[in-house]
Amino acid sequence: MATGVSGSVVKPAAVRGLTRKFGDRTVLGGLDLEIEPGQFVALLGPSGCGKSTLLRILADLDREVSGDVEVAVRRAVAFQTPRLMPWKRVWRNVVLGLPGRPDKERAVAALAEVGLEHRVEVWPKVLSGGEAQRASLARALVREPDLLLLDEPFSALDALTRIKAQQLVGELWQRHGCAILLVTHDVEEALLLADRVLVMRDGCIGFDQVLDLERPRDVSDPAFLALRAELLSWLGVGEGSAR
Ligand SMILES: Nc1ncnc2c1ncn2[C@@H]1O[C@H](COP(=O)(O)OP(=O)(O)OP(=O)(O)O)[C@@H](O)[C@H]1O
Repeated sequence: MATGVSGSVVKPAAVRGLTRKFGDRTVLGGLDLEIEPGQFVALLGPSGCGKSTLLRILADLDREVSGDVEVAVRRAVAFQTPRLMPWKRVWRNVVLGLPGRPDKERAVAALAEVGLEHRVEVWPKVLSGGEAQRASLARALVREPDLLLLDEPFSALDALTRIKAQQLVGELWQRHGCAILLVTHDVEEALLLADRVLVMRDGCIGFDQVLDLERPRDVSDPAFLALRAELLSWLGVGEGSAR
């Protein structure tokens, strides 16, 4: 096994032959993946196929693997739940874990970027679900990552908040230029946001396509609809079936 971090980043992530077993069960079976600098990659796949497992490995939260894993030193993660420390004010959460003295100015700038300049001093429990998730994004971005790992960050949000959060992530990505790996269950979300869509199957990447769709994406564009149908069929959901 070789895991490592690349200081001078050529690829934000380069994975070769990655295998992860839990007991007798092989969840990742020799997976290969390279992510290009600045690329927005969406990762789809049926529940339990190993998406979060892959993301945790890229985040260096799991090293019980075989294969080669090289990931940019500067990476950050935002999870499905915001995971803010309830005993620290929002701004302190944003810069938590950064080296040196807590830099309030930096935290305030990051919070302003996600529209939370009015929430700098409050405790996390005061935040709405959408605000907490934005604070979690600010905490990730303040690290100026080369690779931002997002594990279903919108799935717990109501429909309207979710649309706003998706737009925000799209804007932040364009501004920061970091590569993003977004784990999602939502085919439309993947097609609205990503440059490239992956579908996991049998412990590997089964479908891997760079999207040739103009931005902003048009959900009524025939090319968008064709890709949507193709992805749904990869996910075992036929067109016209209830989602
Ligand atoms: N720490 C663990 N110990 C044992 N099994 C685990 C562990 N973590 C994950 N698994 C198993 O690995 C498989 C893949 O889990 P993972 O969470 O990566 O799937 P997923 O594709 O992200 O699923 P979902 O879309 O439902 O979140 C599942 O069968 C899960 O039960």
